[in-house]
Amino acid sequence: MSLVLDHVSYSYPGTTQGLHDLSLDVRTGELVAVIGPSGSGKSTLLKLVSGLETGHTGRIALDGEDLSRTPVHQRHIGMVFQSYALFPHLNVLDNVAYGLKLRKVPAAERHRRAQELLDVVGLGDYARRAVAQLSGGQQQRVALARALAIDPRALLLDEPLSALDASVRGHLRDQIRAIQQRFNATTLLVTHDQEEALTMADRVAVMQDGRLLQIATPRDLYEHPASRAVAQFVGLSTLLPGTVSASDRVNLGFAELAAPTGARTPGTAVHVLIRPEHIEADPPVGSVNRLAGRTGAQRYLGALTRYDFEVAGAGAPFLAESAWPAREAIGIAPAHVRLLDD
Ligand SMILES: Nc1ncnc2c1ncn2[C@@H]1O[C@H](COP(=O)(O)OP(=O)(O)OP(=O)(O)O)[C@@H](O)[C@H]1O
Repeated sequence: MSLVLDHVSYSYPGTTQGLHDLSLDVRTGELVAVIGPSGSGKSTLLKLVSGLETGHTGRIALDGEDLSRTPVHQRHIGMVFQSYALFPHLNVLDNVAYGLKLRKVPAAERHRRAQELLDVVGLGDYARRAVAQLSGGQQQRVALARALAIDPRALLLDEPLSALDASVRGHLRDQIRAIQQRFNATTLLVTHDQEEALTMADRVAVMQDGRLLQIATPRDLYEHPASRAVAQFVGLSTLLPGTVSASDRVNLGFAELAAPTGARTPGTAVHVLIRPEHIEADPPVGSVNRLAGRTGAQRYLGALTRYDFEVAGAGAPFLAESAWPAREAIGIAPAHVRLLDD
């Protein structure tokens, strides 16, 4: 089942807030994570796909079928929210079987199916428990089993892990991803945790102000952000204004760096993006893109130290990561100096 949004716009009544001309496709079995600052429209996107919010322009279609006129319960979409939203008066098995009951599946059949899904999420022995007796992580697995029980055409996950402890989150992240792949479920995952997005998704969509800024594989997004906004939102970086001074040269005012300038002509205003792990500590004197200065604030992270490196005239420090902080200079290989057009 592929999910396609084609030029979808939506405004909350009496406001200009919502989604603006958003086009996005999620291929069969693909997991697309949606990230973006608070208020960028991530939840609105899910609400429109699920049918909880209606009245958009443009087209939302599942396997070619326009959903505009299909009410929520007929869309056949599985949903998992941040708050577990399980029914407290039903036991675990009946929670999972709930959607099947609504669809008039006979009791024996729906309980068999619910038990099967509880086995999949590793809670086969908890079928008769009350949901209040489960941990947060277990409740979220029940919610996932419930969403999958209806054999959904698509799966919508809205911050499914954000209420959980970091230790549970990491494990559940892997488990959800494995189950999603096993079911070949076409999935939209909304999260504000970029690590979650990068580790779980086939592709990541970055939103801002109700618009889609970029959609790309995690690696492409991190290594080739299309704009400054995306670069700032995904991962850590140093971003500096500069001007192309010659072919494969960029002038930062306080220094000139060798960098792939592509087809840009001299005089083009750009921003230079450098990721912390691409900054080398104390390269040999005379090496390309060597900048002398001093290390400022340091944060010890165990395997790595993240540190600020101050270069005279730079305005802001370079953010670097390496086993040891630089003593007197940093270096950046030209290929790791990325230019972003202003
Ligand atoms: N019911 C509503 N009525 C009016 N405006 C709304 C309503 N719900 C959301 N908005 C506005 O629409 C915009 C998008 O909100 P949305 O909840 O989709 O953002 P989000 O990216 O999910 O944010 P967060 O990460 O904080 O959950 C925001 O400006 C928000 O204030």
